[in-house]
Amino acid sequence: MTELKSVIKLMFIERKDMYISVFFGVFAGISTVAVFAISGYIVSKAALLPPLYILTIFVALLKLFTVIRAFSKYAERYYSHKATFTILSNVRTYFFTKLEGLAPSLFQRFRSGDLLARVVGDVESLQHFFLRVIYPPIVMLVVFLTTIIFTTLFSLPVALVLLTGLILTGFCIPLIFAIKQRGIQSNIRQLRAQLSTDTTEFLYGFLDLKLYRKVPLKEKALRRTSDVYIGEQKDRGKQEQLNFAVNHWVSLVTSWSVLALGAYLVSANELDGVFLAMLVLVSLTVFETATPMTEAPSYFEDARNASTRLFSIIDEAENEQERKNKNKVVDLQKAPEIECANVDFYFPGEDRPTLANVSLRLPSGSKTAIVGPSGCGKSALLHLLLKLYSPSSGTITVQGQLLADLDEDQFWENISPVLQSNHFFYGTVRDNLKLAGEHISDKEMNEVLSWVKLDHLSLGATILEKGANLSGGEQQRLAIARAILKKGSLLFLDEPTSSVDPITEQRVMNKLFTQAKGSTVVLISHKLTGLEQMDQIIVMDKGTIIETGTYPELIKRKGYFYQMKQIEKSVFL
Ligand SMILES: Nc1ncnc2c1ncn2[C@@H]1O[C@H](COP(=O)(O)OP(=O)(O)OP(=O)(O)O)[C@@H](O)[C@H]1O
Repeated sequence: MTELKSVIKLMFIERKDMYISVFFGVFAGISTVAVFAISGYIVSKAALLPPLYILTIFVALLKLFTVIRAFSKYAERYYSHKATFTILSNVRTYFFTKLEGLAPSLFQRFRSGDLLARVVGDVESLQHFFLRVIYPPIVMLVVFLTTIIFTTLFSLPVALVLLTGLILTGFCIPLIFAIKQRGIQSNIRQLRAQLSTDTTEFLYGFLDLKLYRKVPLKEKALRRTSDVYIGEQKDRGKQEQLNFAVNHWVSLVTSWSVLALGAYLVSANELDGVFLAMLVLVSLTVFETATPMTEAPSYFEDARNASTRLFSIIDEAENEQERKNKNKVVDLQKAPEIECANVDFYFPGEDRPTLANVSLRLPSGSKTAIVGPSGCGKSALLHLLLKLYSPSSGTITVQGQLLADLDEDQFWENISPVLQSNHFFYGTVRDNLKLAGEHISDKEMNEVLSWVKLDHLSLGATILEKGANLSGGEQQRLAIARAILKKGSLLFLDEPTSSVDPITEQRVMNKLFTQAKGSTVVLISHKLTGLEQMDQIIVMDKGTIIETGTYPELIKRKGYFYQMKQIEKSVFL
């Protein structure tokens, strides 16, 4: 139950509807029993030809309870569903807020299909927790106890038979099935997550699988997982049906026992015969409230597993959030100065340092290039400067303030990023550019599109998911356009034109630098041409900085940068 503590807490945030639905549920249950009790009594009493007014009173009572029953059932359905949707919305909001705190290291820890299964499937499973797990036993208990107390007024032995039926159908049988259900439920959740993960990967990598002719192999594996999943679902269905059948059988045996016992008590003159039909009908009706208990074990297990999976992410998010919940602000209207001092960095779960003892200074309004062989840690350093990761040791300061203490939203508000891979959403060119700011006019957007040589794209043109209908170079230029429109005082560029032809690249970069005049710019580049205009060049190798200086200084030094430049020249000559 500890796994469900957090769900219960969320459930009780808005409890009014829950209480009202339980109230009406109890009322509906009791009035159903009353309707059948009165009917049974009228049938028997009528046979004894009583005065008409007695029958009239009971018929009126019967009608009254029928109306109360109909109204209570409606109110119970209305409020229980309202409560369910409120709980669902609270769980969803809570989960998403926590999840946000885990970005960007989320995909380091979870595969996207698994995340999707948690975000959609697990969250939705929790909506049943109140309606199918908490609500039925409460209503059943109150209705049964009221009925049993009412029955004791006529016969204690009959009341005891009903109590035995309650214990069996309400507790013992569901408990036995809950224990049996445990293994199955946990497998179903895991298999569903695996199926979601495999399907997502299959779709993402479809083209490569097709080209490498591995589609049938993957399909086979997917079908295997799917078959096992379907098999487990069938087992679950069988268990539920068996539970239902056993429960129903026990309730019928109880009613027959009431009839047999009642008949014996009547013949022994210990019970007035006029009440026998009433007691039998009461026993038949009261078990209706125990019927939802047949589903409760599987819903309980489902909610328990979903909660464990969801809150295991959230526990991590809570630690992360603590780290991120800093609210210092610095004035970033003017391009800031950034300094790194003795920064080490390990990716989560990695023993190998990605950055070691990195110290650098990016003066306000300066233009810095970071170069070095592939895998030397350039992007990792940029991610630290972007506050997407935190240094494992050492400090990064912005205008003298620790980056770790800065309010993320305010910091990111002032950054124009072009990363190695940029996401484009399904929509229009305009929609994707408006990510930089809702207020940006069409005129401004068209102007920037022409700067990055994308004048052939109209603002209303459709962009497919992940920019699938744009070439690699077009995607990069659209990302640059978005960054220019954002007008951040910090410009972080990670190989922004690696897929663009040299002539267009030169034009785009010139425009970009003209626009970024006054901003603090960091440019990661594999190409060493055009770096003459940078204020400083940082050369990295194996996670450390090995050279720093201006272009002429580094050439004069004849060190690593100079050698790279010679190699580049010989390759392109
Ligand atoms: N998410 C990650 N988890 C663990 N290690 C990672 C992760 N991302 C990158 N690395 C490793 O960190 C090192 C530095 O990677 P980084 O992307 O910073 O290199 P880079 O210099 O930008 O390379 P490139 O020029 O090829 O983009 C690499 O050895 C890489 O394998």
